[in-house]
Amino acid sequence: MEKTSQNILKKIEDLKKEIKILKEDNAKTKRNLMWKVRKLEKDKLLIENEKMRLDREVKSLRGEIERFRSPPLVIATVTEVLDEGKVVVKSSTGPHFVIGYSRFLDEKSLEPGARVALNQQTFSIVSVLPSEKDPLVTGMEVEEKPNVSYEKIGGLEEQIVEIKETVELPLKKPELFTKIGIEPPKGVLLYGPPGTGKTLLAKAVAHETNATFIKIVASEFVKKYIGEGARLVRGVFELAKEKAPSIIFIDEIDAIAAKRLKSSTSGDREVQRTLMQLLAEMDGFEGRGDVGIVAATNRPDILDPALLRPGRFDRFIEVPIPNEDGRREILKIHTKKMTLEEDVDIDLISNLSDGASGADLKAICTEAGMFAIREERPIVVMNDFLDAVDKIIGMERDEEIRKEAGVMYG
Ligand SMILES: Nc1ncnc2c1ncn2[C@@H]1O[C@H](COP(=O)(O)OP(=O)(O)OP(=O)(O)O)[C@@H](O)[C@H]1O
Repeated sequence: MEKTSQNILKKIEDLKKEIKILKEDNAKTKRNLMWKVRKLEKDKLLIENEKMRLDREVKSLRGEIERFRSPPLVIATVTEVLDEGKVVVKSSTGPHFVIGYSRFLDEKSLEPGARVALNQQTFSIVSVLPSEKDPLVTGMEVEEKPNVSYEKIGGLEEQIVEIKETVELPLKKPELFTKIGIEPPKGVLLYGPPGTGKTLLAKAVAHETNATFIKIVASEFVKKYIGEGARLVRGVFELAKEKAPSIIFIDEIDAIAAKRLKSSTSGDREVQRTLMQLLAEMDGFEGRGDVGIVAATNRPDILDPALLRPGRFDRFIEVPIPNEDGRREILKIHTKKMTLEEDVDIDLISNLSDGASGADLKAICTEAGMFAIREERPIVVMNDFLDAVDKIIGMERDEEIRKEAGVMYG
């Protein structure tokens, strides 16, 4: 009898153990399933986002096809505005017409002198065109006192000291140079890989000196305005004097200032003329006073030595890829306004993002924020940053591989 009850008790014990194991297994499976569900939900969100992006692309491509299908329009100039929705225009092909215009057009913009586009068949006005500005205006970025202070630049303390001395001081205290009797540096060349803060440095000087920031991208300059380069360079310097104090920032200067090659095509000659004009402007320029010239390149090795002679770009400041401390500073700047979970470890992120430029680090912060938004979280967690580092650094790596492949096969 006693034995039977002992047996029963043992069985109960065994059953209890089995139930415990099953419960644990169950909890584990539940956790795994929950994790899988979360992952699937995340994938679903990503796919939905991708679908939205593709829908947008399809829409814009459809618009593009429509544009290609529509017949060309005739350009005309309004010469007189009549009553009842009619205007007199002189078409670019010669004759004058009295025509109507769509009621969707802004009547105020239809004043004498306005440039309009006419439908070729009905001759009605389809749209009012922007006024025919000097291409000079469209080729430049002009910003009165840009909103970038030195505090928004991370890891470039030495470069800031140098640029203060070489560009800021002559603008702020030209009398110092006159008193001592020396010429202040005329042009400063910032060199280093893309996205390391060269533009930021030039903008910060403009901010600090209340100057107008005039940026031109030399490569676009020669691409867009063939035959116009020299005239545009003159225009840039004129504008800079007009708007003084000002900083002229010439990005990608290597596009117009690469070492001269023997063979010369008409394109090369055009680039040459642009460079000659730039040199002439710099030579005839009173360095003292109110216009600072800063140029940037990531190919200092191919620059024409004529550009680097004293009195031209004779100060060089290297703007390198940030080291770990620099990366930490830059990350601090770009996460300053973000809502971060306590677990976000800036030291670890800077440690993991070896080789990243300032622009990459900014992209990592933005991407981390996007991960949080996609998951509808109001706060950014460490995992978001880890995913962002993977994505951005991964993209960089792919880009490098693509470039290498390009070099090998192209
Ligand atoms: N040192 C830095 N500190 C803070 N932000 C930086 C830094 N470097 C780059 N960034 C971020 O990256 C963006 C791009 O940098 P910037 O345009 O100054 O690079 P760049 O060196 O002029 O590049 P490029 O050679 O491609 O013109 C900046 O707007 C800024 O947000």
